[in-house]
Amino acid sequence: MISLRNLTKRYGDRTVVDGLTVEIAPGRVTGFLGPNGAGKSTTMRMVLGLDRPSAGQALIDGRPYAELRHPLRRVGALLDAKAVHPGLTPRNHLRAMARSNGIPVRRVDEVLETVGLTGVADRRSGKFSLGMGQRLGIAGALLGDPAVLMFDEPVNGLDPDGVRWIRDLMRSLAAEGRTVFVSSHLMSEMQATADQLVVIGRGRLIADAPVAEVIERSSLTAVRVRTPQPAELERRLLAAGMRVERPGGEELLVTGGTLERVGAAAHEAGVCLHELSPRAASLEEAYMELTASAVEYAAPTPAAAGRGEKAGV
Ligand SMILES: Nc1ncnc2c1ncn2[C@@H]1O[C@H](COP(=O)(O)OP(=O)(O)OP(=O)(O)O)[C@@H](O)[C@H]1O
Repeated sequence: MISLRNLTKRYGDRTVVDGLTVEIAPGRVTGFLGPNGAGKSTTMRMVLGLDRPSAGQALIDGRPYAELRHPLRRVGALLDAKAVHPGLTPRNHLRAMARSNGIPVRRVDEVLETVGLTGVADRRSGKFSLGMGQRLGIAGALLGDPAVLMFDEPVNGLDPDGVRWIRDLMRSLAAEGRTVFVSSHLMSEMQATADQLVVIGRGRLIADAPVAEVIERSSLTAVRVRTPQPAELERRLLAAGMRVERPGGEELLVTGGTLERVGAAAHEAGVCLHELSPRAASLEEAYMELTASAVEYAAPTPAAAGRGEKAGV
């Protein structure tokens, strides 16, 4: 469990993490999202004791990192995959980590196997590809068999095989009951991997909710209905407090109601339906909507125009 309590970081007069209070629970993958510069890395660094909070606390199982006796056995992290000395082989790098943290050296072979680096265990890591470097970083995070794992942009620059491998790994770590906290800018990937989302913008908490709820709450999530009596149904839906768009022909797009409510309204109105189906927003659409006002360096019109078109769908 990771607990952030009023966590705050200021650099000079800039507040880059602003009163974050969140519990990141075990047994699920929690995605950590936010526009560039939102404060994600700074937050993770404070959890790991690499940056000092200006106020508030970041706790691992109720304690600050600095108070953990064998930190690598409590929390594993991948923050910067290039943090390994290029002259070291994976085996030597991991052995040194194990020795300084009271971790049995046999774990080195186990984690090398888990991340698929056994075949290159004695090669110098300086020549490793980005994907191999990420795997080595993850091996280090897993070395102490910790209950809490944090990954900052783990799929950055990976090929589809690598992306899928990381997704499966996160899911299986969470299924083992561990706390998995992972930042990413790849929304489709987060939609496939995360159970819970913590979204921040300009250092502040914007959302802390299950992925399904974030999507459901989006105004772009709608119920699509087709009926030969669109005007009758529209009247009934509006009277029930739902919002209705009429793209044309038999079709209605309804927001502010569930499939069940729309079906019941059609039944009450005695209207025949040719289709009643969910139209879910993508996580990317829901995320863009959530963070629209928190984007620090927003691109001008094209993105905004894109959102406008989608809102009409
Ligand atoms: N040592 C520092 N001194 C001053 N400002 C800093 C320092 N470290 C980070 N910042 C600022 O804090 C803000 C948050 O940065 P951070 O790297 O935590 O954001 P992020 O959400 O991880 O962004 P990205 O998605 O681009 O990685 C940024 O505006 C950054 O410039």
